[in-house]
Formats: sequence, structure tokens, C-alpha cells
Amino acid sequence: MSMADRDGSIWMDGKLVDWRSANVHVLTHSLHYGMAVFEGVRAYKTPEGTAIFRLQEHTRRLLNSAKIFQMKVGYDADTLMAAQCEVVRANKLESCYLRPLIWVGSEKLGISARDNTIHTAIAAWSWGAYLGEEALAQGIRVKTSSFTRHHVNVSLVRAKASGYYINSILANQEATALGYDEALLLDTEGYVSEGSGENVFVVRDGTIYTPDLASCLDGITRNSVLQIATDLGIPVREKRITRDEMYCADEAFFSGTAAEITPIRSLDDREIGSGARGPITKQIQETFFAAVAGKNPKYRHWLTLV
Ligand SMILES: CCC[C@H](NCc1c(COP(=O)(O)O)cnc(C)c1O)C(=O)O
Repeated sequence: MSMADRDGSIWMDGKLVDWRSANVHVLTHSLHYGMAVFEGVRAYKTPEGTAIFRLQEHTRRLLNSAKIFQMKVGYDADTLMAAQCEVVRANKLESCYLRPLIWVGSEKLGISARDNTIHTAIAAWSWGAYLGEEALAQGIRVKTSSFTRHHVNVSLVRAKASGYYINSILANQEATALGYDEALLLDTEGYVSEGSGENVFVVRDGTIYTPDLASCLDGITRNSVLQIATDLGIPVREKRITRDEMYCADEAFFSGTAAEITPIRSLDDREIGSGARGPITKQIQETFFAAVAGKNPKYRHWLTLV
């Protein structure tokens, strides 16, 4: 079933509209040139009711993405946060994935159509484990991509921009066509950057390492993992990581809103550690899932009840 053929409502330019009529014209600027910004956000069922995970951080990143591209958004953070809560309630979703999107309208199709209307929409739907339920326990097989992640002056990597996902699609399509579950992209100098839709971590001798933010998205789950690891007394370090350091790591995992915490079993057919989910990965994963489910009071501030 196409994403368009669902029932429910979508928040669009300030009001809830019927899901199937939330449409844009084929001559919409963003459809042709890819300048649109979006977020991936999750809401989870908690003992207090449904709560959106790190809503403020996601909304701030969405507005920063628009700012980087000089897109004048017609709504402030408070309005967008309230709208995200409203969409979850209106669709009666207990746990779900939200997709806020800000795009350039159809008035003109010149390359930099400054006067085009900037539109905003927020949809929400049920979406389970992005890489598969069993992947969360068993881990996945990853392939280093033949595609390179963005150069910081080719793509402004602090923005989560739609057009950047051509790079992600090419990488993911190549890896899955070869029978792997996900791609790992290297940066322009050949160091590990991130997955096609995830940040990456490796564990070696009890320390967690992750690439710095030079070429990868400033992930909110990545930030949560760093906080959780620190709280668990696990040393964390940002450093340049080479693909063969990953081959020789004890553990590795992806983090992301859709992917949550997904162990990496192997990279380029080199088994990582024992090939099973490692103890530190398991500890991070369990603490993360307890946090999003509202079962760990230490992280209650990360939750916004809808
Ligand atoms: C289809 C996936 C889109 C989106 N990917 C999120 C994502 C991340 C992780 O960032 P965060 O932890 O803030 O989610 C890292 N890196 C990239 C390229 C991403 O697309 C997601 O919702 O996970």
C-alpha cells in the first residue's frame, strides 16, 4: 500500500487536512531540485501515555536546517512542537514515527526561487524497527559503500536536507542489491562517516568511539548514546575511525531515530567481535529503550507527552 493511500490526517501549513488530500503540484520547486528539510522523530508508549522523544532537539534541528538554506518558515518552534503532538493525537497513535517536512512551493522554477512559498507539513504513522525486529537483537551485515559521504563544503551537513538523501539512496541500494542490510559511507578522506540513515559507533577494549561531526549528521540518538554511555560510566571518545579499525573492533552499532540502536554483526564480511550483539551494545540498547519507554526517570526530560 502506498504511503498516500492511508487514512488519517496530516498537519499542513497550519491545519489538519485529510491524509489523502495532503498533496502538492508536480511543479513544486523541491520536487525538482531537492531543497527541502525534514526530520525523523519517534513517539513511544509510556506509563504516562504517548510521548515524543527529544521533541525540542528535533524541532530545533528542523528550524536550523531551514535557516541554513535561508528558507523562511512561517511557524516557530512552539507551534511546530504543538503541531507534532496534535498529529499524534489526531491519528490516535500510541507509538509512531513522525515526519515533519518543510519545502519550497511551485510559484517559480528558477534555480533560486526566493519568492516561492515555504510550506510545512507533519505526518505520523506506525513504523516498527527500521532495519527489522530481529536486527535489533541479531545485528546486521553492513557493506562499505563505493559512494563517499558529503564534503562539508559540497553539502552543509548540519542540515538534514532531502536532496542529500540521493547519496544515501545510492549507498543503501548498492549494499542491499549485494545482499547486505545497510551501507557504511566513508568521508572524502576515507575515514568512516556514517550509515545511509544512521550514525555509527564502535567499541574497543571497553571504550565507545564515534566519528566527530565533520561529515555526518549531528544525530539526536547519537547524542543520547553519548549521554547514556557517560551515565553508565563507559568511556566515550570522538575520533577518526578507519574501516579496518571497525573490522577489528569488539562491537559496533548504528544509532538513529528510525534504526534506534542496531548492532552491526559484520562489515565487508569481516565479523565484528563474536558477530553477536556485544555486551556494551546490549547495555546501551536496553538503557535507550527504557528511556524512550519512560521507564528510566533519569531521562524523563527527553520525553514530551502528547
Ligand atoms: C530513513 C531514516 C531517516 C532518519 N535518519 C536519521 C539519520 C541519522 C541519525 O540521526 P537521528 O539520531 O537524529 O535520527 C544519522 N545520519 C543520517 C544520514 C540520518 O539520515 C531517521 O528518522 O532515522
